[in-house]
Amino acid sequence: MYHQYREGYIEVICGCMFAGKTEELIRRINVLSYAKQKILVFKPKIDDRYSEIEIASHSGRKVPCYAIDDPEEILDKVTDDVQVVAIDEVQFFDSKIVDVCEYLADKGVRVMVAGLDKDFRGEAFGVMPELLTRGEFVTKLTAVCAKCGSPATRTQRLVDGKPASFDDPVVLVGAVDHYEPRCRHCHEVVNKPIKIKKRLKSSQ
Ligand SMILES: Nc1ncnc2c1ncn2[C@@H]1O[C@H](COP(=O)(O)OP(=O)(O)O)[C@@H](O)[C@H]1O
Ligand SMILES: Cc1cn([C@H]2C[C@H](O)[C@@H](COP(=O)(O)O)O2)c(=O)[nH]c1=O
Ligand SMILES: [Zn+2]
Repeated sequence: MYHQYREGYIEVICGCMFAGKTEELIRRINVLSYAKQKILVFKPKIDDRYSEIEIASHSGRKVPCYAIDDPEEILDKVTDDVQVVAIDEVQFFDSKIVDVCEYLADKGVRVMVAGLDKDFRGEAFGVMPELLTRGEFVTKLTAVCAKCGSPATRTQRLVDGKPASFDDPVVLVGAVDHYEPRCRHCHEVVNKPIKIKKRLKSSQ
């Protein structure tokens, strides 16, 4: 027999660029605002592409937010009446964001985060593996591959129209100026180390 429904959990929305992560976050925020839930929205200050004071999708949808540097600033803003915390571009925060999300979820807040699971090299992006492990609910979205039209799961970085190199810095804020979504087969990374070489038939 259950006695009480327990509030508080972490939802993670992930995928490549242009997959609709921000649109999905905004959709969830809007639905909850009809339910008169008290929601606070955050993003890292570094994301100043479309707006400094809103989370913004590539299609132009926007919601006001606090732009912060340090994840602990979230705790300063979340008062006892806040039921939902939404965080966009969560991949840019340092590891403190994991403790902040866990703390809030433990105390009954619904925490919704959206971020890139992979960087332009196809490697795990910063804190995302930790958040994906700890989150109760995970939504993985895809875009449309800009080359072949298949579901896109990766983000292609282009420098002067050419694929970026594995050794380039991971963080480069941008949109269509530097990036396009691609599928596994069309995704290109210059100098990407090959981790497993196919075994020769004779050695099997
Ligand atoms: N190749 C593409 N595949 C899917 N959506 C695209 C593509 N290029 C542009 N878009 C636009 O991007 C929107 C998703 O934007 P957004 O929610 O900001 O994505 P994300 O946060 O995952 O980068 C789509 O609704 C569409 O209008
Ligand atoms: C792949 C990749 C992306 N970025 C940056 C580029 C954008 O500013 C954001 C992702 O925004 P979106 O809402 O998911 O479209 O991240 C980066 O810095 N490094 C990368 O490898
Ligand atoms: Zn493709």
